[in-house]
Amino acid sequence: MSGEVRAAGLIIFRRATSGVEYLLLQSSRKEAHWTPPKGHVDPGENELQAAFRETEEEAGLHEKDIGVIEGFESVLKYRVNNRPKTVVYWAAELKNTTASVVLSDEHVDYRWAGLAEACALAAFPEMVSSLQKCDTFLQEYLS
Ligand SMILES: Nc1ncnc2c1ncn2[C@@H]1O[C@H](COP(=O)(O)OP(=O)(O)OP(=O)(O)OP(=O)(O)OC[C@H]2O[C@@H](n3cnc4c(N)ncnc43)[C@H](O)[C@@H]2O)[C@@H](O)[C@H]1O
Repeated sequence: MSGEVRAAGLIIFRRATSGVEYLLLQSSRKEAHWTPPKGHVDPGENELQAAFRETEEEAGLHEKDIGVIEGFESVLKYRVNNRPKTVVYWAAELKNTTASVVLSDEHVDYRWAGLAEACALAAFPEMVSSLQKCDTFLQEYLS
């Protein structure tokens, strides 16, 4: 049996007047699904390094523009091409509010979305659950 695929990403949020907004990217693949920035862990790097690298590659946001929030981590498990895939997400705040999202050719669109819209876009139950848990955590953290 093939091994597990490891990936990592950041649930990036910003504070808006209407509340917390989450960054979601729409894949340029045929199914055009929406996820936070994330991607495969390369040989020699750890999950957090992969999450920062993928965020810069996919959204143009550098590590210095964002701050990982201690205390929140969410692990998703699903199957892709019949191989188990694990994606670990951390929550990270956009600190540099002048930084712009710049997409690579892996994505066709992005959205800063409140929780309800983010969950509707994310669609996959585990991703929805991660966003909801993150939002609950941030309500306490930001109060
Ligand atoms: N848009 C693009 N066009 C062309 N090449 C691209 C590409 N994006 C990445 N690549 C290439 O693919 C390789 C890996 O890219 P990476 O960028 O390193 O990895 P990834 O985001 O984890 O890839 P992917 O988009 O396939 O993952 P996801 O799990 O969301 O999706 C994999 C499958 O799982 C499904 N899925 C996603 N989230 C799920 C969930 N929570 N539950 C169940 N299924 C889910 C998706 O619908 C999809 O069918 C690289 O070679 C890269 O160049």
